[in-house]
Amino acid sequence: MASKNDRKFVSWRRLLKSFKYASIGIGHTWRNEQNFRVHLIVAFLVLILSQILRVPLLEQAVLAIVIGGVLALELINTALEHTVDLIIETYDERAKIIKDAAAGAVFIFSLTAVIVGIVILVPKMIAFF
Ligand SMILES: Nc1ncnc2c1ncn2[C@@H]1O[C@H](COP(=O)(O)OP(=O)(O)OP(=O)(O)O)[C@@H](O)[C@H]1O
Repeated sequence: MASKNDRKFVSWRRLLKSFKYASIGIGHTWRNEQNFRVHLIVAFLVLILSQILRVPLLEQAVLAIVIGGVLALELINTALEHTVDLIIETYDERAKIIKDAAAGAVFIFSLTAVIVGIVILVPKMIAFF
């Protein structure tokens, strides 16, 4: 097997493989994590609403950043949950702290995303109706 140093600087095959594995991870999380499904559906609706309300591009970019942040954090949270479950199957206070802290990170960023969404969308919804 070639060492990492012998590898090509950019390999399209490796790049495609990494996209494939990332999409498998996203698909697994979609099938198994209800919160991820809820976040993704809400994100989709927010992006449609921002088109209907003709939200300026820069504000759409801000929405996209917070939405992407929530989804990425949800994936990291899932990875951490599985890592903990792989290491320990019994009840452990440290496992609880790790899982609860990771869930807390998702919660804080989700709350931030909701506030950003309200600040950007609500005035435009009021003006629209
Ligand atoms: N091994 C453990 N030891 C101690 N507490 C745990 C352990 N596993 C889970 N917990 C507690 O249970 C909570 C839920 O953990 P779980 O792994 O079921 O994650 P979840 O995402 O909230 O649930 P789900 O996977 O059903 O969506 C954790 O936040 C933690 O407080």
